[in-house]
Amino acid sequence: MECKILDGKKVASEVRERIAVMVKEIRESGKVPPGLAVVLVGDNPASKVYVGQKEKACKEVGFESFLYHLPEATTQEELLNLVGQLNEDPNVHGILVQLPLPKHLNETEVIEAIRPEKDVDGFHPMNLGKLVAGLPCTVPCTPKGIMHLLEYYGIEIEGKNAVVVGRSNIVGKPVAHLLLQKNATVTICHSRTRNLEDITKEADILVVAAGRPHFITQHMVKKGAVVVDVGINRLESGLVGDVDFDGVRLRASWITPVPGGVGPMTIAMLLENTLEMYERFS
Ligand SMILES: Nc1nc2c(c(=O)[nH]1)N[C@@H](CN(C=O)c1ccc(C(=O)N[C@@H](CCC(=O)O)C(=O)O)cc1)CN2
Repeated sequence: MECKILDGKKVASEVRERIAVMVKEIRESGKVPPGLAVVLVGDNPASKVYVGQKEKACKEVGFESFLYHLPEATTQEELLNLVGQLNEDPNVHGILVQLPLPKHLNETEVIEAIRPEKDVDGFHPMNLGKLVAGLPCTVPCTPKGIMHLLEYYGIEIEGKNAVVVGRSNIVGKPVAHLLLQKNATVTICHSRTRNLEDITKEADILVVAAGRPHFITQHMVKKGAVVVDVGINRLESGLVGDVDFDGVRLRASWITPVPGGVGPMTIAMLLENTLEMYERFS
């Protein structure tokens, strides 16, 4: 059986085109366009790449984008003051603080300071709580992008064994709940999981967000599985995922590439969330 590609680049570009059309209509009607504020603290090279991608994507679809690049030595108080200002700014419909923050800053406190109606990442406990409860909320971009990709390619979820490797608040936990809402039987694995391979081999849908290059190899995957690789690891040889793509594609029925899989969907869902918040709350 030939393994097919879940092409995030293609699907993301379709989402972006659709959003651009909607923003054009908003602008033509004379209304204030959707605005996204992105806060970057310090000079983490990967974060700079992602923030650059976000700015470019905003421009392409016609959003206003407000970039705040603060020095590494920014204090908690300074950062909270900025978030407070953005909360009050009527031209800002979504606020995003790029993660990870430098070690001296308290990430949880910063996320909690963002008004839930502007929490475009869906990381505020109010939004995460609503997600778990199955209530309308802002869904974190990467998990939302994964679900969008599965739906786009007609992957059946109901009744399937879904295994999520990784338990972060950004990806692992939310995607597990979204899969559960679609009636999958969900297992979350993490760094203390024993006999990981025995569990991953039972997965019809395997989502990997482990943060370890080529962590999932061919013998850990069930024949015919759908494999979603959330990892982005920068090695000297280039960008690789958490899944050994060349080996795993010999067993899987569908697989996301890295780059060009989940990453572009994250940016597309950020645009979608910004537009949704603009429509719901402005
Ligand atoms: N506030 C947030 N911080 C972080 C998030 C997030 O959703 N919100 N997620 C990740 C990083 N991230 C977005 O910020 C992100 C990661 C990867 C990509 C992407 O398009 N990757 C490309 C490769 C790009 C490259 O590195 O050269 C791909 O996979 O094709 C976009 C966004 C952590 N922080």
